[in-house]
Amino acid sequence: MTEHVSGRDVLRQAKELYEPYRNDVAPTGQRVAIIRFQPAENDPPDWKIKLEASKVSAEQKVKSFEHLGFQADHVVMPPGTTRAQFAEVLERANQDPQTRAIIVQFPPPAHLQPLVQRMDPAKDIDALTKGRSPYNACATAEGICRVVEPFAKDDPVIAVVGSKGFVGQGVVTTLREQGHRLMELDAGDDLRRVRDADIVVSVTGNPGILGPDHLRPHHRLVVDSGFVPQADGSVKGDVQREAYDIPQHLTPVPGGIGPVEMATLMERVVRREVDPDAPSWKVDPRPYLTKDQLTQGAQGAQGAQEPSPATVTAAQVGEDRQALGERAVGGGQSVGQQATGQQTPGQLGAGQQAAGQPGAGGSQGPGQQASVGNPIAQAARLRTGAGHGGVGPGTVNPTAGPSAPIRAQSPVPPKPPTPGGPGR
Ligand SMILES: Nc1nc(=O)c2c([nH]1)NC[C@@H]1CN(c3ccc(C(=O)N[C@@H](CCC(=O)O)C(=O)O)cc3)C=[N+]21
Repeated sequence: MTEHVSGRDVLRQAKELYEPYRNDVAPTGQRVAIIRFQPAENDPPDWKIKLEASKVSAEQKVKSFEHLGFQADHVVMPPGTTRAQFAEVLERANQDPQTRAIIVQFPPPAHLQPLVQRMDPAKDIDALTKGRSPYNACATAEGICRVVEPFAKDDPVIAVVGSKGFVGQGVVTTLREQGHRLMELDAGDDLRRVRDADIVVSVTGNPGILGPDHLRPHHRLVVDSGFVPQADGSVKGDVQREAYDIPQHLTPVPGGIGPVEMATLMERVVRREVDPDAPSWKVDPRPYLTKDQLTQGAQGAQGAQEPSPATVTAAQVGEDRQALGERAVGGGQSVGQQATGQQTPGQLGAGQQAAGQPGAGGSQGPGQQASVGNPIAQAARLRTGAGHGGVGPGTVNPTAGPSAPIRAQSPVPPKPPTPGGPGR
């Protein structure tokens, strides 16, 4: 079973952790400014969609800061806002001593974008002023890296899809600082390369750019940071629904990284304004299997396992997954291409030849799975079978340290602790 890493649980945890600070904050009248832009009636649909995401997220931020006792100034700039008008709003927020933090929701209209750099860097809690904010990365990037961290104790390869984007850069910088091995992918790259990674972080905002062609059961964690509102009121992430059951863990959209970002912003503001030692929210991962362990499992080492009802269920899930893995879809989209199903043949050559073959790094193609029984079911059994007395999926535990990665045959050698902790 794919475990969903619940961002909602993270946010709930953060709200509990920081609730006590509200009594200190509220009487001070401190404020946070959240500035966003409204589209014009006749703006292109994709621009409107981006500003809709920006609106949803601004509203979440308002709620989060108000929960902490701050007054949230939600400033909505109408279509046709001039440079002078935007500059004035920023300047007022910069000058007001009660306004402790400022967030400009992205994307601003192109002609206003340079002005964002006029924000007082000391109030820049989302790292929008390049290199001058007190933070090295935006709150989304920090949140992502802190979700990744407990899954990355054994030096896994982490693919970052959309590595050159605003959030992607923050993720790359942070994970590199922590000494992780990275695979950076962006527009024009063959995204099937993610099959050779252990963890996949996708931050493109291209709905459905990753599908059954890219994701594999050995992926212990897939982080989906896409958030694209649809006309029917639903939301799409970077990962196709058809691939949701393939990896071992996944952050869903909605309910994943969005709420994690809110938890991160709350923590930043509380630490800055109230208590530098305020506790951190944490994710406590369920067990997972490494690529090697999956391969070993596939070679029949599980014969001794007692069948149990749970095993049967796991095997059935595994078979579903296998079927998904075998679906012949014309994937292999590169970042930057819209997920319309169109492809540029030149960008796909190598990837398409490799399709269905085990990757050089040991990733399993469907053919290999079929030839050795059902390793995915084995994997599911290993991860979820008897002996795992932990709490339910996606549970977060503020006090638990990093949990032992697995309880399979060969323990994962622990990675030396990285200094400084995640994301800061
Ligand atoms: N300077 C800046 N920083 C951002 O972080 C930023 C931005 N600009 N511009 C827009 C995008 C989009 N974004 C979201 C954050 C949270 C949710 C979120 O909380 N979503 C909930 C759903 C909330 C609902 O549906 O009401 C969820 O995923 O479960 C969504 C989208 C941040 N962005």
